[in-house]
Amino acid sequence: MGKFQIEQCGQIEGLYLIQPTVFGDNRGYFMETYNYNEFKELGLDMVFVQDNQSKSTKGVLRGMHYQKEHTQGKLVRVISGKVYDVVVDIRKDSKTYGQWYGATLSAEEKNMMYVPEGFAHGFYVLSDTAEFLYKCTDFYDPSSEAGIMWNDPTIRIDWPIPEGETPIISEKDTKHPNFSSAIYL
Ligand SMILES: Cc1cn([C@H]2C[C@H](O)[C@@H](COP(=O)(O)OP(=O)(O)O[C@H]3O[C@@H](C)C(=O)[C@@H](O)[C@H]3O)O2)c(=O)[nH]c1=O
Repeated sequence: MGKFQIEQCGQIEGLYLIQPTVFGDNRGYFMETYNYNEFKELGLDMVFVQDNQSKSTKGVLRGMHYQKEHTQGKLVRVISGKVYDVVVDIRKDSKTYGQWYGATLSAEEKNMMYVPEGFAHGFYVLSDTAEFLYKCTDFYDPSSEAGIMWNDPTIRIDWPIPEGETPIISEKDTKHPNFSSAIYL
């Protein structure tokens, strides 16, 4: 019995929710959050070369990001707070091309998502603050940074944004093209 339970997200091939085994005792808890061999056994044979961490306040939306070259697979999780994590399948030859998938990730649940290469990724912060941690299979490459608008009219992501509120986004994230003119992977 491995230390990670994985479940494919809907029909989307290669996209997984991962639940680590948590060992609790009178001191607190311990868990492995990544293990090369265990992941390989589960069919997730990848090498991570960069770890990222960000902190955001409630109502922040970061996304929908991808790199045109040096595409990144990402193992994402939340170490404080709660977010709604979203991906869009932009793999040209995928059966689920153009479809989005969302899941709530939280520090309390300790759940993670593995987002393979070929997806645009973003998240919306549900808690007062959220710290987001992720491992990437390729390096950050500013020259191939790309994105799709978070509220793209074709993809129609159902973000859990309260009625009448507008998410807090970076200037860069106001300027992404729509899905119809994005560069697909
Ligand atoms: C992503 C990234 C940014 N930076 C720098 C560039 C910039 O000055 C500052 C903030 O960058 P951004 O505004 O792009 O950060 P952010 O909007 O948090 O970008 C991230 O969003 C999530 C949803 C993802 O999926 C990530 O891959 C990444 O695109 O950090 C790096 O040095 N290395 C990196 O890997």
